[in-house]
Amino acid sequence: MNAISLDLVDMTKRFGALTALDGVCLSVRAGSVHALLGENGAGKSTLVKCLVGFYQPDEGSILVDGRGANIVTPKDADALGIGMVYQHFTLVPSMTVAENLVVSEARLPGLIDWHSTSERLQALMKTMPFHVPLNVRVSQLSAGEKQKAELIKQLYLGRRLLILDEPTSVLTPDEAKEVLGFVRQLTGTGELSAILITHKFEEVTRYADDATILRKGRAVHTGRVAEMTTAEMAEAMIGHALEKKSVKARVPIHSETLLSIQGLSALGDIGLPAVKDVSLDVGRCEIVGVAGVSGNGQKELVEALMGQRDRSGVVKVCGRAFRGTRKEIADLGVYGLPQEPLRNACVPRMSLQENMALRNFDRPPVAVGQFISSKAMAKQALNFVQQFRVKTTGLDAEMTTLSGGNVQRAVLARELTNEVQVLIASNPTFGLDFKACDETRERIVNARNNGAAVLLLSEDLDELFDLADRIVVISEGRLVYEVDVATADKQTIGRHMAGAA
Ligand SMILES: Nc1ncnc2c1ncn2[C@@H]1O[C@H](COP(=O)(O)OP(=O)(O)OP(=O)(O)O)[C@@H](O)[C@H]1O
Repeated sequence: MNAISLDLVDMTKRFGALTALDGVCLSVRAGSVHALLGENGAGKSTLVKCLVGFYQPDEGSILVDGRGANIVTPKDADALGIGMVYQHFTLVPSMTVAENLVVSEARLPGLIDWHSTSERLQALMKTMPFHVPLNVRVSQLSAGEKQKAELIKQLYLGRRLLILDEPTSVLTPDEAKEVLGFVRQLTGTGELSAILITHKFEEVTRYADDATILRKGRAVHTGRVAEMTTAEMAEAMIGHALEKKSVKARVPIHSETLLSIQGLSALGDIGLPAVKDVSLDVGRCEIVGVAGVSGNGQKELVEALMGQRDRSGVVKVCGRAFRGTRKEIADLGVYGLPQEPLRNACVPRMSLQENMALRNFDRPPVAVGQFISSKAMAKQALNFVQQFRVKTTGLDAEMTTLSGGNVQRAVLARELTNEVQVLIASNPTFGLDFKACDETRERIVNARNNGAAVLLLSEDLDELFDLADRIVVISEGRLVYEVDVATADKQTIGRHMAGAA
């Protein structure tokens, strides 16, 4: 068996006064998929970063196949056959898949024999259940292909235990099935062991053998997935019984158009058309969902709308031209929840409270004359932190030290607390735990009910069906289909998403 077993014994990791991992024990059986669950900030990333030599635990030990292992740097993890597939891509975009695979090797020969390397890679590809073109630049691959290439890279490197950190967040449901199904197949044949970090219970029940649930840095529950219900998992995550969800009634859609987009076009990063003649109106108290496979112009559409990308066409908010200047955003009440909020909505090296003031640092009460009132800024941040349950070591904590889900909450707090006329949300629940997902969805519906026009871009069709009043499909930069949610069906939308209708 190539797969290895792994035991973490009493692992503790502190960041200053915060104990991110508190005496965690975890056993991954050789040839199994072990799910790691926990609320945002529970310690999942910290745990796996200790495993791949990115962090050094303060206490505890790691056993590989029953023997003590000293993982001090990522190279040590590499030598033991431990690798990781991240939520976001790590391949070099300007190189081909084949080049990426070859340069990922720890030891490269002085001269690469491309003929024999290419044969070796072709042979490896034949063992894969899916196809990824080896000689195409990574930048030209779809999100699904990129994630498959990441997985192939790890297998090429001969991994014996693979950590998958929310690997399906950017994949369509079918791609997610392909990727996780393949991992399951490899563990089943004893080729690989896997640790799967996910917020999706369905992935746990479908693909994992065992699960460990972390809460506030402690392993509070562990066992066979077959012997747990999803309600038990959820309750272990939050530490108390689940409350019954009540579905908010929707106020009727208003005939007044708040967001009007006419003939919007924009180029992508490599200078080719990415948004093509998009026209769409969103009314007051309406959520229009934009469905699409990632990489079909969604990112460029949002950037063009918010004035962050050159564009042609006309965008109006409340009947007034909107180019995305700071003044227009404030005057017209346009807010955004972008994807990858740490990168796209924050200044990572600034503190949490400063990031929370990015919208209003130049207006009272945060601004007092020419100056920023640190007291008012702290008061605002404290209010946001309490209301949106942002977990942080303090208001002064650098944004980069917050867990992914808590960055998301912080941005939500900043963007959704003011009077919103137009909300542009891009995969707003990406990376959030189930409770935070529910809260975020409720806040979006509340913004709608309070009079906002919401443009919701999501790769999660279930989310669109739950929230949207109307769905449009974007494919290759064009809106190719539109349907009222009441009469929509997922197969038809899926066909349009795939460009096959
Ligand atoms: N480098 C760091 N410095 C200070 N605190 C940190 C650092 N990295 C993580 N933390 C803190 O440790 C705690 C655990 O964070 P971690 O990223 O492990 O959570 P997580 O379970 O992966 O969350 P998510 O689901 O949101 O990704 C959080 O409170 C986080 O703010």
